Amino acid sequence: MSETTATLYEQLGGEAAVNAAVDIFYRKVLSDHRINRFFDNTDMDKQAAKQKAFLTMAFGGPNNYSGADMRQAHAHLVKKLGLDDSHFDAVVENLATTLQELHVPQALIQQVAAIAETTRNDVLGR
Ligand code: HEM
Repeated sequence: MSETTATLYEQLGGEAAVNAAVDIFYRKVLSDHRINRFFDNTDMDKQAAKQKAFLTMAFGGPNNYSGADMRQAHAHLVKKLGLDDSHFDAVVENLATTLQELHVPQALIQQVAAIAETTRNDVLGR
């Protein structure tokens, strides 16, 4: 193996880290009254793949990020439920807290938050 620098996704622990974070993260989101109404019509049991896609993306992993898909996936939430910056901030906060509980170093958490930021305008449809 060559000594290349590990990607953020790898530094966080790769797929195992994503799996560990999925349950904690979504439990937090669903119990957060600032944002849980957005998930009222979402079948969370069927969400595993989407949750993994979310976190792999946030971790800078191998998923192909598509701004168009993020825009499309959240458009109805913006239009019908008024999804805005405050809700986006709450999701990022829950993500950071999840990673803190998993003892991820603060410097890596900041990198994750920065990647999440890159999706903000697409998620919020602007
Ligand atoms: C870091 C920013 C975000 C990322 C990376 C992200 C990622 C995703 C992904 C990958 C999907 C699945 C798309 C699909 O395959 O259909 C999704 C759907 C969804 N997201 Fe997000 N999201 C973000 C922010 C938010 C925020 C701020 C909210 C609301 C507070 C939200 C609520 C939802 C809901 C309700 C769905 C639809 C679930 C369903 O199909 O019922 N997301 N998101």
